[in-house]
Amino acid sequence: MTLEALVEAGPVLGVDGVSYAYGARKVLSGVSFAVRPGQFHTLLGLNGAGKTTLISLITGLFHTRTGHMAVMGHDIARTPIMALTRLGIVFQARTLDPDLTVLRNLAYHGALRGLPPKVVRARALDILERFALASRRDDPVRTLSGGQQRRVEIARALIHEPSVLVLDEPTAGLDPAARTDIVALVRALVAERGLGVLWTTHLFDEIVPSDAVTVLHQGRVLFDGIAQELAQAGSLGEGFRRLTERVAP
Ligand SMILES: Nc1ncnc2c1ncn2[C@@H]1O[C@H](COP(=O)(O)OP(=O)(O)OP(=O)(O)O)[C@@H](O)[C@H]1O
Repeated sequence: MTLEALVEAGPVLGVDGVSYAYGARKVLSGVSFAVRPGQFHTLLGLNGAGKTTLISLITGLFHTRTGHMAVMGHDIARTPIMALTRLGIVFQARTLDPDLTVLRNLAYHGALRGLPPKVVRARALDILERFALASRRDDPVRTLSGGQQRRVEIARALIHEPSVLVLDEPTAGLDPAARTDIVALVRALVAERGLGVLWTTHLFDEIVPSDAVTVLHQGRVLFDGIAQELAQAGSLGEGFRRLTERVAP
């Protein structure tokens, strides 16, 4: 499918009126936004805004009866397999096996996704080359730097060629150079492959003026648009503060 055809087909990820509570504690209220193909879409919010909870709902770890979520038009609650096969996920916590080699981590994940070993190997070698990790493919993951391990996790999330990639604070704990590398790598995938990306962060410098931004604050969407509209004449940080300081804690 061409990028033009994908754009016409609608969002790669749609979130519509989603609410969630831990027991009596409501943490998401009527959250809606859409991630388009070929779009770097940021979910911007402070600690505790509800970003990880929302990702747990999108990836099927948690369930809610309020609202709908769909990947490429497939409802996550009603047709989870159709939806989740088109979704790639990089969780906030590290989930690689540190004792297995880079290639084996990818192969294991490809097998879990039901892909033939030959296909997985070819794709893995291709992605590792692109991610400047080809020379480390036979090394145990624990010998890699934090930034390299993050790149392996992103490579792993792409092995089944998803239409949308969801990353939960992927640069947390990385040094500035590794952060810049990871952001650039994912932006290149968006530009070249038409991948839709949902990138959660609380860091304004990871966002460029043309990015789509959904501001999540205390479980509610306060802004859903383009970053430069949120910044207006000032910085993105100022725009964010103007928006959130109106809300009672
Ligand atoms: N298992 C849980 N039980 C009860 N409350 C929870 C649970 N997990 C998260 N919360 C609460 O839900 C709210 C949203 O948390 P969540 O982790 O989704 O936010 P976040 O935006 O991802 O924050 P962070 O950037 O710190 O990860 C917070 O007030 C948090 O304390």
